[in-house]
Amino acid sequence: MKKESVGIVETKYFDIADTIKLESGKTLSNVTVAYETYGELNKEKNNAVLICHALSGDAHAAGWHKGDKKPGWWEILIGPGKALDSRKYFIICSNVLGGCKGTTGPASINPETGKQYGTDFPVITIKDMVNVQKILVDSFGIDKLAAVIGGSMGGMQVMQWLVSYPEMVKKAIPIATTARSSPQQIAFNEVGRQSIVADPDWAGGNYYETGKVPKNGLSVARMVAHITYLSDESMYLKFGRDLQDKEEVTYDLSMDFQVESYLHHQGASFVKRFDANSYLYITKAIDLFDLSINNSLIDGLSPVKAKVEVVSVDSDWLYPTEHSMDILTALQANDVEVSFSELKSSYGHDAFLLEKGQLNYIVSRFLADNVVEDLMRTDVITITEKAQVEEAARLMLDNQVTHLPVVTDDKKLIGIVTSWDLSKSIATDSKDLMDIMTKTVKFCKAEDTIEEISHKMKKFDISCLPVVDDDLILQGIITTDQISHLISYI
Ligand SMILES: CC(=O)SCCNC(=O)CCNC(=O)[C@H](O)C(C)(C)COP(=O)(O)OP(=O)(O)OC[C@H]1O[C@@H](n2cnc3c(N)ncnc32)[C@H](O)[C@@H]1OP(=O)(O)O
Ligand SMILES: N[C@@H](CCO)C(=O)O
Repeated sequence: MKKESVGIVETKYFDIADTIKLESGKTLSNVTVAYETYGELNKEKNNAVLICHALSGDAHAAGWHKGDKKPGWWEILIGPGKALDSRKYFIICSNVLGGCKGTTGPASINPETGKQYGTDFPVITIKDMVNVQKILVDSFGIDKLAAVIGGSMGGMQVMQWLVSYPEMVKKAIPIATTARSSPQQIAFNEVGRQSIVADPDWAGGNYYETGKVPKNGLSVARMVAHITYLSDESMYLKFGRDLQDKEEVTYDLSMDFQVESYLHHQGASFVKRFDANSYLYITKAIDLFDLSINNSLIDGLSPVKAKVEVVSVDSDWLYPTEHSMDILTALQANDVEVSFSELKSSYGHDAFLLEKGQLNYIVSRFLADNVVEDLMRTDVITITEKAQVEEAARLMLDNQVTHLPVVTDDKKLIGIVTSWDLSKSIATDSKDLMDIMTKTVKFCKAEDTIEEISHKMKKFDISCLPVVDDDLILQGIITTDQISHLISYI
């Protein structure tokens, strides 16, 4: 299938009427959220996917703004034929609270003073960012998101969604992230912040009035951070020890190596597109992020209800795989349906923005919903509760089945009898089916996903589930054999 773009898109703006209470106890009013959407929200409002961006991202995740040379930052994953298929999903991405790409942040006007906030902006947290996203999601009338996905700080928001609004998330994909920022991550952020505040042009955060911006400080902050987004191997592959614009080293303090030039370029481009104060506030939010309770991630993640796919990158040394493993094991301890994939990449942390093939494979496979209806058998051999054990045995033998749903005359499910129950009947010398059948029968619905019922079957150690409608009328039957057959084909 041809993979296409969502085409020309526009950023939209949503004004929040109510004052927002922040985690710190402070409040913010007149909050605006910049967001983009791709695809259509369906009638049931159950096809929405929320994308959460990383530190320097924005609402423009896919498609093209008129006149731009580059598409949105996750173009590789979003659009017709891609894992986040805009023909199937209604995709929402908003700029985070504290950002500088249209959502209220330190460069916005403080309604109390009529001037830009600067450092009067309150400290915000990942939880505050998610609370603002929730207001936006609510405004569409969406009760439950089909999925929430994001990398790095975007992954932190995904984790926060799982904890803050467990009933609102069906599936979640946190990528290259953590459930609590590590000392090393905090350390790199602090170097960046110190670089900004040490720049005289930062002017205590009130540079908006001076006409100057702390270019040097912000640029160095980005250079340091950018090193952490790459891997040693990717730097070797990109630059080796190659010289920049010279044949030989010149034995002076000027720039020699390509990697230096590259970092200068990354710093200089960043200054053109990002606000230094936003950088301070957002990195602070990242540092404060910790979902553990009394140092227990198991306790912290106990509210999680969604199905989760945790993704890491093997060459990411900023958010290494161990952090994803911590999330995985804590979710497993809480009996959450969770799986894990590791991207094989030399890119380092930024692989979540670049590894097109692996990401599309992992995300599309995880989001695919094979439902029971696609797989169930409808030619079910049943028996009524009035029958004798002997009749059940004969039916099983003749039809080579090991499970017989027990139904009333109008096909209402009232129990199940298995070949195991038949052996019991010999041991207990029972003749009536009623005496040996399981009356508290586990069942499923035609619209349940294969993932959901596989989990249920594993949990209760059963190999067959009758499929019923809302009135418990038998529709079909599904067995682990049918499921393993399906899996061998995908
Ligand atoms: C959710 C989010 O995270 S959104 C934010 C994502 N975007 C960013 O982080 C923007 C910063 N950029 C990046 O992080 C990376 O460029 C990525 C991850 C987006 C893309 O990575 P890659 O495709 O591998 O690009 P790469 O890292 O090689 O950078 C290419 C840039 O470096 C420049 N460059 C390469 N070599 C040199 C050099 N020797 N000297 C100067 N500049 C150089 C290229 O000209 C190019 O410039 P441009 O981006 O202005 O066109
Ligand atoms: N390149 C990403 C890395 C942070 O995760 C960004 O700038 O947002």
